[in-house]
Amino acid sequence: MKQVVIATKNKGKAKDFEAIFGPLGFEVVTLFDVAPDLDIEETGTTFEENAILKAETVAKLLGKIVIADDSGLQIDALNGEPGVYSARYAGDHDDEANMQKVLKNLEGVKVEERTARFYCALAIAGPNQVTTTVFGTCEGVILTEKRGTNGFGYDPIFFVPQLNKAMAELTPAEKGAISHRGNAIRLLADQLPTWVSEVE
Ligand SMILES: O=c1[nH]c(=O)c2ncn([C@@H]3O[C@H](COP(=O)(O)OP(=O)(O)OP(=O)(O)O)[C@@H](O)[C@H]3O)c2[nH]1
Ligand SMILES: [Mg+2]
Repeated sequence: MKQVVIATKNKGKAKDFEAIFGPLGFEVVTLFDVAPDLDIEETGTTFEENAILKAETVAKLLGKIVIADDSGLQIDALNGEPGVYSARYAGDHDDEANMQKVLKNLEGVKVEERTARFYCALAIAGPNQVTTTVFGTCEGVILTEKRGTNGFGYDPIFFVPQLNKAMAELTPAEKGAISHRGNAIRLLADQLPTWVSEVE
């Protein structure tokens, strides 16, 4: 099976990638498999910058084609926060603290003003390739309390109107069909066979 390296240490993201790349015939490999001690400081100010930084760092290190994902939640009533700082909004990768901070900051905000979107930038980089980026979004509404136990991050407080469910109430396949990450991966997947064959 062809492998695709994802420069991530987020197990929730890795599952999202597996749900989409698996059926396309690719095995997903993460930093836990190829560079467990590597910590990349995300110094970019945009999702795109951070995705490129992560993909190019790992592509250079491994001499392989690598995909990186930088993503987050943009809440309109909070001027786009937590944005690129989504993973470390209240505590570093503390999903519960991050959600509680969002809920607190939105206290008293009416449902029609709780609009938000997930944004995902994917970068694909290789030792001899020009790095390419693609983007995906998913529109939703921030709930007043958590619903569902699937997914990761802010999924329990992100309501998806088109499915009338919270993101955390969706199966991995259902999430992949409508999510920011799924939408971006599908754009990338169109190009992936060419990229993969270049290194084989
Ligand atoms: O509910 C969610 N469902 C999603 O589908 C989703 N996608 C992103 N996020 C949030 O945005 C951060 C990304 O930050 P991020 O791109 O730096 O990733 P990360 O630090 O978690 O892992 P890595 O890939 O950098 O190793 C994550 O931690 C989450 O808080 C999501 N939340
Ligand atoms: Mg990160």
